[in-house]
Amino acid sequence: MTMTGPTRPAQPGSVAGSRRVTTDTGCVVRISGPVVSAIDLPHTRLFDVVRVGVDQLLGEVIKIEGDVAVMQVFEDTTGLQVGEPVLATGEPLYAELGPGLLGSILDGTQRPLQSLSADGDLYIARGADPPRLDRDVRWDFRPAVEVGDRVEPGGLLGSVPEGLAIDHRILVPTGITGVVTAVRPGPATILDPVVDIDGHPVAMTRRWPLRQARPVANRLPLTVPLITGQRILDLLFPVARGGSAIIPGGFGTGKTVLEQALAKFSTADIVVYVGCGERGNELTEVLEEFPELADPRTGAPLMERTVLIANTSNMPVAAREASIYSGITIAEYYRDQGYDVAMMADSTSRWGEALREVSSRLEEMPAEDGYPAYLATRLAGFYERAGAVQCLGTPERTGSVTIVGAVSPAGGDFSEPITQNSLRLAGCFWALDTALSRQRHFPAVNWLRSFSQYGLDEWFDREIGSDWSPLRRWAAASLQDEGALQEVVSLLGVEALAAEQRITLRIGQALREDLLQQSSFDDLDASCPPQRLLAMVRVIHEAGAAMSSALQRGVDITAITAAGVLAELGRMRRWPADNVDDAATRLSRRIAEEMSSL
Ligand SMILES: Nc1ncnc2c1ncn2[C@@H]1O[C@H](COP(=O)(O)OP(=O)(O)OP(=O)(O)O)[C@@H](O)[C@H]1O
Repeated sequence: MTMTGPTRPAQPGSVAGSRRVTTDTGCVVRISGPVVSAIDLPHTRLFDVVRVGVDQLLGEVIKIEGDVAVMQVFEDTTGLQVGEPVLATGEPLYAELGPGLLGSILDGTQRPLQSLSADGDLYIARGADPPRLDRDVRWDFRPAVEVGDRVEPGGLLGSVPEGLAIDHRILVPTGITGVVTAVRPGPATILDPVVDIDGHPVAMTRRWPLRQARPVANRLPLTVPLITGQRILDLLFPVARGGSAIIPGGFGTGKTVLEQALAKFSTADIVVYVGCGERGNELTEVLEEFPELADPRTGAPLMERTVLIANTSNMPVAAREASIYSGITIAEYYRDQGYDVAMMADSTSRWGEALREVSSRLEEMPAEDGYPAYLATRLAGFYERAGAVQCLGTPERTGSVTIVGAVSPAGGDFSEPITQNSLRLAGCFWALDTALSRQRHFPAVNWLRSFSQYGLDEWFDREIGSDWSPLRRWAAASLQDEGALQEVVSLLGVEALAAEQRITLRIGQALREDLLQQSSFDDLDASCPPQRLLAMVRVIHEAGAAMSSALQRGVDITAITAAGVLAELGRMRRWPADNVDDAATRLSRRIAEEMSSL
């Protein structure tokens, strides 16, 4: 076996980065909330993990100044005293990856959260260091290699069924190339060796440093959409598989509801949901609701394709900082197996606030709004881990990680640093609007301020219907025109408009109310497949054409816009799923007939 990494992995299947055993035991000299300083740690490097105090709280070195190591502690430091010991581990913060991740509920540093109290708080004992993955479960290993096969990093060794719908693929660890010398099919725990490569045992679990992106063969262009099931997003502002989107919105505008709708209904194979600094009760809703829901595509329980990372507002702030790296590392791990993964982060503002708090305790020079000067670099480091890729190794496969980050700017002010910096990085901007949410127009995505940079028309025209892109452009232009006309109406009244403009106004109303509005709490309408969406747009478009031709025949505009049949547009969302095209044809015909009878 040839090792291309710097040193041999110390544990079967472990990967990436050298492991040093240090015997350093330092001593706490200063405590400032989650930031602790210690001396006597001469061999410690930046980002090494430490265990702090007699309770062995988990921490990470974030600054070294002379002989003082400064660390952020991921647990509550209440009661910690100067003089307590600090144990250096000589390792960075790792994610433990392997079968058993799906369906799990983890804290920001990937510790499984066991209990959920009645008031919605999630607890884990201080200093607890439970195994990240269950060591007792036996998984049915099905080999994909035989003795004598030559294997390279990322190559498929075999798989285990994880839940009903996911085949968890076990890949050759990074840094290992060689010939298979033993294969052990059948039940195995994650630590049992399942394959030997050049005589060295390889188990199913892998370790990977959280803050380091996992390697890929190639990055691919983003040409396939992640269908969200939300009409406004799929039609007007689609996100690509492997792309990124941000959802900025003021208090109560619907960020969490939208993130959760995407987690439930988007066409991702795997969802990693990071609840970062949000209220405990919001996460409790997720924890209670997800296990009850079925995946709309496979029928299997939704939790079986979901990993939840919970770091609520009452949990230590530094763990919040780590939580999005835990999330993205797990997302990349499933991407490497050839899956399309969606990662939701709610909210990145709370993550930024954690950075700000730690930075201020480090007494760093504050930049804009008190955030550290490296805020933009950190955000970029996160969003850059989104992508569609050709995975390493054989057989050839592609995978993707799509990131959707909620942003909660104070007072809904989009000019603040987190929104502005995220805006530069994300390909989609789904701006939530306080005025729309006050009118109970949900999702409260503002169609005039939002955008998508992904060119996905070709895919929609090919896969859904060749009239998709012309109709999308027509709908966007109609909404824009209606917005401008609304301003005239608010000043001069509807009578000031020409008859043709009043048709534009009525069509704009249909687009807003009958198409873009979509309640997440309506079982029939919470998710809308693109075929139904296209049929709905077609009908509204044809209604506009029928109204214009009635006007040309000399029919009075008031009679046209007041035609009773137009109320039927509001019932399109209730069309039976198996009969959408027939329902659309019938409604278009009825509208045309009623318009010609005027
Ligand atoms: N798509 C939707 N369909 C129906 N109702 C919605 C939708 N989105 C939001 N709402 C309503 O708005 C309320 C607030 O939504 P949500 O909690 O997601 O807001 P938020 O932006 O995450 O709030 P916060 O700033 O407090 O985190 C919900 O409880 C719900 O009543």
